[in-house]
Amino acid sequence: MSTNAPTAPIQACEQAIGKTVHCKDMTEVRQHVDALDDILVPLLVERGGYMTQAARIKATQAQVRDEDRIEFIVARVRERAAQEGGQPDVIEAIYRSMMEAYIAYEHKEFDRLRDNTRGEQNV
Ligand SMILES: O=C(O)C(=O)C[C@]1(C(=O)O)C=C[C@@H](O)C=C1
Repeated sequence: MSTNAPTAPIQACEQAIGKTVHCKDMTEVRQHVDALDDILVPLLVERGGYMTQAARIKATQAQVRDEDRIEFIVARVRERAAQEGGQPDVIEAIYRSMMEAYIAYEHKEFDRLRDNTRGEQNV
């Protein structure tokens, strides 16, 4: 390693909270929020695709909700939020709400994938 290599400050710069820019008005705030939503929504759609995969792989509707996995994810994303300089409680609330929506979707996908009467494409 070079003797001039920077060390500690890099970690702080890479935190997500450090990427938030100072805004002069609400128009600017909302432009940034819209731009981030354009990144978030495709990722959420992609995540939703794995609910379809899970619905195909799981054997029963009772397996759709998995409390141990939910608590594992919550603990993990709380830790990630803290690492990024965010608010673990906010991220936990978002994730719990999001996972409830995905669980409802996974239940629907479970039924859809086993309903051969509609002629829809399965996955
Ligand atoms: O990991 C699973 O078993 C999933 O079906 C995915 C997922 C999630 O949203 O991440 C959804 C439902 C389960 O309760 C747990 C987690």
